[in-house]
Amino acid sequence: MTELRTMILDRIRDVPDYPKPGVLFKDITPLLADPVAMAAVVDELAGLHQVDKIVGIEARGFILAAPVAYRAGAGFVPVRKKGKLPAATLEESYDLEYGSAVIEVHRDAFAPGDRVLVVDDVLATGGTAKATVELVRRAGADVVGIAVLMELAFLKGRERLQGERLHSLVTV
Ligand SMILES: O=P(O)(O)OC[C@H]1O[C@H](OP(=O)(O)OP(=O)(O)O)[C@H](O)[C@@H]1O
Ligand SMILES: Nc1ncnc2[nH]cnc12
Repeated sequence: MTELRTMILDRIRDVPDYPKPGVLFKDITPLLADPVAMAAVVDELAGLHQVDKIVGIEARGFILAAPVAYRAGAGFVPVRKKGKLPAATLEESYDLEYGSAVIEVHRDAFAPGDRVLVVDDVLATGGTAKATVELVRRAGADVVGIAVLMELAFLKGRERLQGERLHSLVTV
């Protein structure tokens, strides 16, 4: 196991039955609280692709995506839950491991053909990531990859993202 992988796994806490019975929640707050581990994660994600924009998915995705954008010298674009963005938006509905939601992006968030990396903390069923990719493409950008800290392989999110370049720093 690589040093980065060990560092990440040692700092993710399993919380059973949150937010619903039967869900094993992967809590990243111990990782966020460790500056050395966070710097290693951000550096790794920032080095994956040369892009114009990093897209972060509300809310935990923001925590990773914003420093990745800074480190990569790219712009940051928020994909937010419905009703939070002030100007004209595009929206997508989706299901995730423990519910459903609607996400939005500003219609003018990208220049045509902007190269984009989508960043999030966890890939579970892939519903959130898939909806985000659709949204970003509808807004006129070119999604060159999806990067997550942790992939929950048993939920088969990767299968829903066939054809995309998916990077996960750890898979469990
Ligand atoms: O692969 P999926 O099954 O779609 O699940 C993954 C998504 O679920 C979590 O977000 P959540 O909607 O719980 O929002 P939060 O970041 O505000 O906690 C997580 O941060 C991912 O975005
Ligand atoms: N099991 C899980 N832990 C943390 N975040 C998640 N998002 C979707 N499923 C999750």
